[in-house]
Amino acid sequence: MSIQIQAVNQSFHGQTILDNINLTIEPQKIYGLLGRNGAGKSTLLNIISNRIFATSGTVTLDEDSLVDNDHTLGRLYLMSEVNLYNERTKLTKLLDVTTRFYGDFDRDYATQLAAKFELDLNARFGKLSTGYRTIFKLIVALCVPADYIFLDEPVLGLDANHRELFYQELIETYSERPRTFVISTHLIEEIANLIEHVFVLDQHQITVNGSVPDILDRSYAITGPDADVRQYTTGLNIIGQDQLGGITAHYVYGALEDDRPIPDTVKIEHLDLQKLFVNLTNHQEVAHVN
Ligand SMILES: Nc1ncnc2c1ncn2[C@@H]1O[C@H](COP(=O)(O)OP(=O)(O)OP(=O)(O)O)[C@@H](O)[C@H]1O
Repeated sequence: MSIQIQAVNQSFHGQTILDNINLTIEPQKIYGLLGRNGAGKSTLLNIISNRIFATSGTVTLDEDSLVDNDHTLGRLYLMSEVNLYNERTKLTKLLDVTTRFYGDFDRDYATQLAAKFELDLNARFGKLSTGYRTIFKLIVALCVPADYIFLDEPVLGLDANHRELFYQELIETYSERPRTFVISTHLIEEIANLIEHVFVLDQHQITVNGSVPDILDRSYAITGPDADVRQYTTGLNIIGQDQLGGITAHYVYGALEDDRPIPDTVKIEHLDLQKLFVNLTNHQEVAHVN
């Protein structure tokens, strides 16, 4: 029971975008898909959802192909920036069509959500502001009976109150009807407490694939006087650094050496997900000392 992405490659006009992507997406879990601008997140989600064909590789759901397979694709839903709706159609009509298409579309919940977000369902899609277009698409995504929901930039254009409301609703609907959500977003701090597992896509490959607590457990900020920090972190996997006056912070991803004495002047803390992501994907030159 899972989505398996195996050896997926994608290139456009001879340029590699995805290079040998292998992932398992399990049922009833909330994932974060993180990557810098242009990393290939939307491309990957589009491949999984059969909106585009991978150059090579396979994507299966419970061992059945997801390529042009209505049966398996019906269990998946991708909400993305792309507008699939006719601008002149009223939202109620769009919900009718969606309900006809997905037999078990939760129309009652859609009506409740519209009220909570103060979205007038009698409006025409084309008359909605950017934020309300997103809200309408989110409502559909939360009400479709799919087992795997992919949310590509789900809070695009939403104000802080509406983002907060969306995160709350996501947690509530997930606890009532557990299903998989894969959330691709740049607002890492906002989803850090929501996601259980994270994928980082960087330089065409998946560079991090693990449970959020495990990953944060392996991520450290080591701060103190420059010479002491350098001495302590020699040989560790330093992914980034900051310097202010004589104080240096080295960011380390991976195990520390237990038997290495920690100077009294040096403080060791865990990184949060955003700080870890920024450093992992920054590719700055780190001045190693030997
Ligand atoms: N249909 C296409 N034809 C040619 N190039 C494409 C196509 N779709 C995507 N690309 C290129 O692939 C790269 C990855 O784009 P993609 O939209 O997947 O990145 P992303 O991680 O979702 O970025 P962002 O966070 O900025 O939305 C970009 O360089 C983009 O220009």
